[in-house]
Amino acid sequence: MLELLTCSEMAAADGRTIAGGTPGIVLMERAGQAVAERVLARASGRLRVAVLCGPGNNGGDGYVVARLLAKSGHDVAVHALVPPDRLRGDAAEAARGWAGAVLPLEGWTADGFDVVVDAIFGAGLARDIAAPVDSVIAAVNESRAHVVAVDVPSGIDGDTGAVRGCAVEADETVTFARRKPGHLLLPGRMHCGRVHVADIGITDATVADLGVRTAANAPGLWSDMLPRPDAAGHKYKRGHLVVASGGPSRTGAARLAARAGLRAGAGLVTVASPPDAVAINAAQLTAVMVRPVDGAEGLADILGDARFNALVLGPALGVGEETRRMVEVAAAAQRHLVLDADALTSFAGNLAGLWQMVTSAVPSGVVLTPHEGEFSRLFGEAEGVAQARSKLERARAAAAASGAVVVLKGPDTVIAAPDGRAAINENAPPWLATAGTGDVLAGIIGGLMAQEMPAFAAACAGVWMHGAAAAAFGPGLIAEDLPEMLPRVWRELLELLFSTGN
Ligand SMILES: NC(=O)C1=CN([C@@H]2O[C@H](COP(=O)(O)OP(=O)(O)OC[C@H]3O[C@@H](n4cnc5c(N)ncnc54)[C@H](O)[C@@H]3O)[C@@H](O)[C@H]2O)[C@H](O)CC1
Ligand SMILES: [K+]
Repeated sequence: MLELLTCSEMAAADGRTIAGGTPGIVLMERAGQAVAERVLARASGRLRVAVLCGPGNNGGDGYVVARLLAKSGHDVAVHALVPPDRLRGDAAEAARGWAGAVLPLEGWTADGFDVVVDAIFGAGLARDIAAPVDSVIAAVNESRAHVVAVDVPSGIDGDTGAVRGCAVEADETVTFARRKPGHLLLPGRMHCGRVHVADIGITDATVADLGVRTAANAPGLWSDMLPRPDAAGHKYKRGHLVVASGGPSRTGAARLAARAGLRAGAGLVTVASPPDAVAINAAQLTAVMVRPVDGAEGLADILGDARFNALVLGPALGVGEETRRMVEVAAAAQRHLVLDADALTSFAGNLAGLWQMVTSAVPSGVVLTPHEGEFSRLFGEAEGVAQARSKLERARAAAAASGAVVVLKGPDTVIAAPDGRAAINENAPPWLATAGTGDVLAGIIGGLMAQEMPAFAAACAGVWMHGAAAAAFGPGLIAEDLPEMLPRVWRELLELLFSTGN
């Protein structure tokens, strides 16, 4: 159930189900039933319900809801953007099932309604909301009624999560078969309230046949690829992560990443430190080792030892030629590579140069972990990125353009692989946005890759563990708290693994 369906994929799933013998009106009936059940679940006593219907099938769902709630004895008013005789197909049939009056949507006010069912626009939203719908949406949002959105809150683009002019702020959203990217991407996620996914008869096989490449990021997506602590295993079997440190005044970032890598399960972790920062690093590290490594030259020397199988380059490393050369050395050595912060900015405007590195490293896997600013500096001109309609598509285009796994960070981090797979993360609490947490994420991903977890899976798992660690700690979190929460996240994951037996 982790797959996410775009509006067009949903329509295709609809079409195949209908072609398979389930009439569209049955799908609409089931959709309306699912929404009505949500309203009834919270009903105590007779409710005054306003059902706001649009001109398409979203509105059609609304007419089914109105009929079912009226049949259950509630006081239902239907307000429609177009008169029922302007409806077509299944929506027209659903409207015929509504015996009550149909009042105009224009001029609707929320006075006295307990519940508003938003059935104005769903997957067919095609342009910005205009009058008179905009003032109706304002009235819904100002009301004290409990708002239940059908499929997608009206005004939210189901594929991108964008607000098209204005949008309903729902308390609950009932969608069908699978969630859409717009239910997870911001700001759409903030408009949905609690999202319920109703089964309306679209089978898993139908969804699988669509070849869907987008998913919600959750353990079910990658838990079978998580490194397992095995009794016979010894630390050398769990890889050796190298994290390059910045100079004497900028060593903390590397230590955050290094500690995170160790807590993520890497057998050994070494901070490759400029000679003049070794003392500082050594004074602050215990289980993490420190080695004097002088720039790209020094890195090439230590990478002669194949046991160093994964690297994190970038946190406070410094922007410029030396960092670019360190990336080049690590890529040529074909080690698992996480490029963050300064390693990304060092390639700003030189995507071709980065592509060179990545393709020479690609068998071992490269993960880039930009935040929005680093992303636009690196990928602003990349093919397909400027035209992308959503954060999901921007990350996908960047992964294709760079040949690397791209983690486009934010409250709705998107992880995209060069082969088109993508996942949207939704467990990051707002307090995760604090200095140094990006260094920790790079370390977690590096630590998982040191244990030979494939790049895309390691990036998804790392992002999820990072959010879970922050959620477990709570507000007031600072970056150094994060690695210390990972053992608890591991316990949670291992319990999940053993409970689901995979
Ligand atoms: N399997 C399923 O998911 C099912 C989904 N159902 C519902 O069908 C809608 C999609 O219906 P559709 O007719 O394609 O589009 P909408 O009802 O969302 O839009 C109606 C119509 O509105 C016009 N329009 C678009 N944008 C605007 C605008 N800004 N202002 C004015 N008018 C606009 C445009 O012509 C659209 O066609 C889906 O969300 C589900 O709720 C099925 O009922 C059950 C199965
Ligand atoms: K809606």
